[in-house]
Amino acid sequence: MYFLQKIDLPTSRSTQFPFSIRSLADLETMTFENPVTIFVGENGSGKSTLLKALAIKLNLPAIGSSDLESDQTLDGVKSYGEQIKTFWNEKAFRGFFFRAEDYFGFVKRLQNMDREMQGDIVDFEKRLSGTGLKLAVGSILGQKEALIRKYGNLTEVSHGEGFLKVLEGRLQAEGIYLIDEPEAALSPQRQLALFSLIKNLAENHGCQFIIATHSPILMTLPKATIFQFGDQIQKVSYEETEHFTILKNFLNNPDAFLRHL
Ligand SMILES: Nc1ncnc2c1ncn2[C@@H]1O[C@H](COP(=O)(O)OP(=O)(O)OP(=O)(O)O)[C@@H](O)[C@H]1O
Repeated sequence: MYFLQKIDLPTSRSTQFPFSIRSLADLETMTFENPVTIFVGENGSGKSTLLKALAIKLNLPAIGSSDLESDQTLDGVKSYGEQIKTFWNEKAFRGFFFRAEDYFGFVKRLQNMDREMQGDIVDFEKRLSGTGLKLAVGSILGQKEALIRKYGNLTEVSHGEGFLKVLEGRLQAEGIYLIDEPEAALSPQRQLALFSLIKNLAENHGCQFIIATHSPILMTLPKATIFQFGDQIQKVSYEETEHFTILKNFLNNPDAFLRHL
């Protein structure tokens, strides 16, 4: 099962952002034919802008230090996003929007939650005693334990280790997930681990993913629809993406490239 089938996008004669982006200026509609959709393209070609606009329209929770409503980095795309029209096969009730740069905000958010829970324990110890105290403290310790079980201790792992742990902890069946450049923190081996996680959730657990990426590994996700952002947005195979051809040709003969750089 996949949920979001099609979006109609706002059009305008304006040349102001986001209509200043060539790939979005004439984009009227986009159809999602597979559980996995990949956005690829040169830096600045509009991938993140469309993903952000969609996250606003779908009102997805953001994984990071702030929610979408209070995230000032989304201000420029808010009105564009709100005007998107969505067409659902079946409406998804679960999902999130996650950008590579949101990871540290999420760790901070967990640390704040932990501090608050610690504060609650101190408060309970002042005000309660006996069974009441035991129950209240037990409930807080249970919540702390659940977070540790889900994510481990994110202050004691590397960026890439923690990033994958957060995704493993948060991705659930039958959700729609918008993810921006997840490879930024990940080694090729962990990109393969993420590949396998996404493949399993898309094929067996009814999830839909829309992912902006520069990772040739993630572009090869089976049956993914790849939209290449350029002057227009074109549907391509992974072998046709610049990322794939440049990397392949470079690795086949680095010396030939180095002579021209
Ligand atoms: N709030 C904004 N106001 C004006 N221009 C913006 C704003 N946000 C992004 N842009 C511009 O829009 C263009 C597309 O940016 P976007 O972040 O969507 O690119 P991208 O394809 O995701 O690039 P990358 O691969 O580097 O992440 C860029 O030229 C950028 O400078």
